[in-house]
Amino acid sequence: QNHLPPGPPKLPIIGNIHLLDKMAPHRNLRNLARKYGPIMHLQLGQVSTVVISAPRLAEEVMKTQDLRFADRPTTTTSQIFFYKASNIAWARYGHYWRQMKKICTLELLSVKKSRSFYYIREEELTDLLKFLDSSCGTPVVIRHQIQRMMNNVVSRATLGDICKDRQYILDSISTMFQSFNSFHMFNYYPRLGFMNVLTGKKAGWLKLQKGIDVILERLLEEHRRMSSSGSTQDRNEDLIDVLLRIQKSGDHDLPITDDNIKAITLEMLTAGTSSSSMTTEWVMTEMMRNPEIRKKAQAEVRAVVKGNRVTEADLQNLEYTKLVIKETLRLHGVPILVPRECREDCTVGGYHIPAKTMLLVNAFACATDPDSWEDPESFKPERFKNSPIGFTGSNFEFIPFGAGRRICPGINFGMGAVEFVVANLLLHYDWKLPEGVKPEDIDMREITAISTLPIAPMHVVPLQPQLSKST
Ligand code: HEM
Repeated sequence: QNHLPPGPPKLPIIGNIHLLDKMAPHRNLRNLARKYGPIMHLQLGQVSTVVISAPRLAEEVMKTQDLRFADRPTTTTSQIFFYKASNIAWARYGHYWRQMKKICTLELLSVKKSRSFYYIREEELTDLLKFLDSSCGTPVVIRHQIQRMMNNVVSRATLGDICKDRQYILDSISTMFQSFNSFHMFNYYPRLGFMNVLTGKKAGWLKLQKGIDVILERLLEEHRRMSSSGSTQDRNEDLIDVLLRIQKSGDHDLPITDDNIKAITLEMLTAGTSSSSMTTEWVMTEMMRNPEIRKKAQAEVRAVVKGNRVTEADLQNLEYTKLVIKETLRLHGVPILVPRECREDCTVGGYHIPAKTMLLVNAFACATDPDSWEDPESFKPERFKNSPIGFTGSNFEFIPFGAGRRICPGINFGMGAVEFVVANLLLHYDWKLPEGVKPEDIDMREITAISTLPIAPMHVVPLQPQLSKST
């Protein structure tokens, strides 16, 4: 066969853009796939796009033909914010991407390195517990506390403890995130770049980027100064120290520029924080909606942890709690993987895919595929008990970190942080919903910005365990 996959009828100029739901595109793409098939063609403005919605086809594009789909498309936002897409997630497939991914995997994200940052988690946890202790008995918006903790853990590992402008960068990143929705209209009109200018969007992005750049520039200078004065020895090496050390050594085939270092630094602060905090928030949301599951996980944590702090060794023994996190990732993980681009003409599922076609893998559709999962819409952590299905990209019905060459390099770091926060929240407090709110009242609708979040931040009441027993 030599034709494109089937898809909905296209309108002039916009093609199928009008069919994308901004709040939950993964759900409406899943609905479209039920009508047009697990491999479907959409025309998004000028961008010819193929959407994959079934595990066997996900395996074909991310394993069998992974190399052909290992590229990323060029987007306006990644060009502006990530120094001409020189971060890992948006870099084009090739030598530079491979080199930087390897450096970050070894120097920041390996199991050994993640462990060396354990002290940061401990310190940030102390702050979180202080806040929750003082709020016991009153409703709190747990989202803000989780975000704050994850932001601080990742930003301290990346920027070091010395950064005075950390909050400014984190706030700018949160504004920047709103531009990252891969369904942003202007990303689909590469040849209509002037639209960004006309609407003032581009000017806003450039201004924001300039503000971030000034601070990153200053951070590089501070790190260089400290390293030349020898004061780096008194503190733990952060990612900027590492990248500057590698830049100076000239050991790598491709020279690393200051812009490259800034792009990678910014990437760690974005990719590293949001998915971990969103996952943690969803775990808490599902546990508030399913009190029996929460009680079971809580009983496990309290039986395993002997002191009043969760240790690394404890985390290994939290079998049930890990099942709860896995099930959360199945239903609330990154729903549509970072877009890929086809590097050459090829055939998938019997259909012709021309070079430069954009590829979207609907991981949510795979994770709720009725042929792969029993009762796919229900939250049942037990389904993973004694199951060989893991999240490292070999089981295509469950790909919360992607798969193949473009798989997430932050699995250890991210999962370690999520498990640590969840276990501590269960250890230190009992939880209830505010007066009059029932578990079934929790609003499970989503908003999507790469990952998803509950549309309205949930309010929960932390309680000291002994007090809640007597009430
Ligand atoms: C629970 C936490 C996390 C989740 C659910 C998650 C999920 C993902 C997903 C789905 C992708 C896209 C993979 C693909 O396109 O096939 C990705 C890519 C990526 N993630 Fe994560 N991630 C998490 C934590 C982290 C952390 C902590 C870091 C770094 C500090 C990180 C850095 C990256 C990078 C650099 C990429 C791009 C990889 C590439 O294009 O080669 N992630 N992540």
